[in-house]
Amino acid sequence: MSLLSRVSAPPAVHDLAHLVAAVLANPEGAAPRELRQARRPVPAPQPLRFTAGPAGLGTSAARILTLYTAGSAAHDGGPRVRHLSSAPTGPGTSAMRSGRASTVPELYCPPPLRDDPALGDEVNDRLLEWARETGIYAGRLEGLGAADFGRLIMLTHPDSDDPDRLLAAAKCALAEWAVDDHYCDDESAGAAPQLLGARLVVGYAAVDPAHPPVRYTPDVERAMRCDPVLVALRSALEHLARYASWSQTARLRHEICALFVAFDGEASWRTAGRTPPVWEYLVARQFNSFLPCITITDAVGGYELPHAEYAEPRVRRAVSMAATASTLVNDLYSMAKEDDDCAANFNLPKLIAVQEKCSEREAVERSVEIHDELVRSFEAEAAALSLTGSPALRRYLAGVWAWLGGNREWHSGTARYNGGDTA
Ligand SMILES: CC(C)=CCC/C(C)=C(\C)COP(=O)(O)OP(=O)(O)O
Repeated sequence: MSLLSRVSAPPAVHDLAHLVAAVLANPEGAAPRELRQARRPVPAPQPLRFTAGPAGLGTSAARILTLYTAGSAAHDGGPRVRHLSSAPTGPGTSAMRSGRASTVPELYCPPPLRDDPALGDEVNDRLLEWARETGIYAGRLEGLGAADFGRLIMLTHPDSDDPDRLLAAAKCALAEWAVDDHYCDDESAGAAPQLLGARLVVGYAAVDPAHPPVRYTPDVERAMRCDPVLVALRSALEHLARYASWSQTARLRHEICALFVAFDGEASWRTAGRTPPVWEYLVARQFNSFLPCITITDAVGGYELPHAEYAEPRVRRAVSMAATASTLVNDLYSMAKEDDDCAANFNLPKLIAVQEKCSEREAVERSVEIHDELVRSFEAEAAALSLTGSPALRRYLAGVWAWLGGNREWHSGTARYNGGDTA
């Protein structure tokens, strides 16, 4: 029995969801029929909404995209072409309408592929216990539980229903979040911009162990054990190592390194009292993003995307765009929370409102357009790459797509951004 067929949650109904489900359920198999049929000549390709479509393979990718989203590809011997201008419909595609995130308009994003609350609860309970042991979020564990990061991981990794694998991913995500909260954003949790650079260097050594001369090893070890954030980072990577190859671990380390560089960049905006232009913010948000979570989707799913394919520039481009988009979802849903936080916070709508001199509402709508463009670009590139890549790449890209859907679903409901008193 496939993993997906054991999931009790109702199936997602986005046009692409059944393709993603097919890829995840049969990772070694040939490309789904719709994808193979997409190789046929296209009767009447429709223009995309983008002013600038994906480069290089862009045109054909755009055509493949229209086919890929067609849902019922086989009719009259040829695939049906459909405009992509309307937002997806079905469960999970409408904006959350309660709590503080109620102002987020509809986003172009798939629905979650699975929603298994019992599995999410199990991961969340075990995650909370681990947080208690490490000491992160001390005094805030109730709020941490309410934020329900276990649910985030259950929603974003539908190709694994193994609670321990999901827990490993959840620990990594929460440890990364703890760096952001305890070191960067939340002064009441210890964040101090002037200390950040030094803390991140040592923090990186918790991820990629330092090997000092022997006489200094005890000092390093002591430091690693007395800061809960370092304990959490180290412990999370250790747990993931049960499932990740060295190559997958190296990949994660790289993404965490880039995350920390971008954390530093944000701190420099704060300390210099500088507001970054939108383009610079978007560059930073590609790295200060959920990429470290997304990158391990194969390790969590129990397969491995070879490094050569992960590093291929078109794959990198596609995955990076997905990562930025997923993080813009965070910007949109966390606006109210960031207003409440102690440290100055940056997010796309606020920057657009100031720099493009428009209302906050208009800025939110422009941010949604940017998000949607990134998701559509990912969708187009992923469809094209799925035709030519290995089964592992196809599954990986489907995993990234699924990650986007789970991520939006979690953001729309978590107490962290919806009026709860949370970590
Ligand atoms: C899970 C992970 C990689 C976290 C590190 C980066 C991070 C916290 C985000 C991308 C979320 O953005 P932000 O810093 O705005 O976080 P909050 O909105 O304060 O939760």
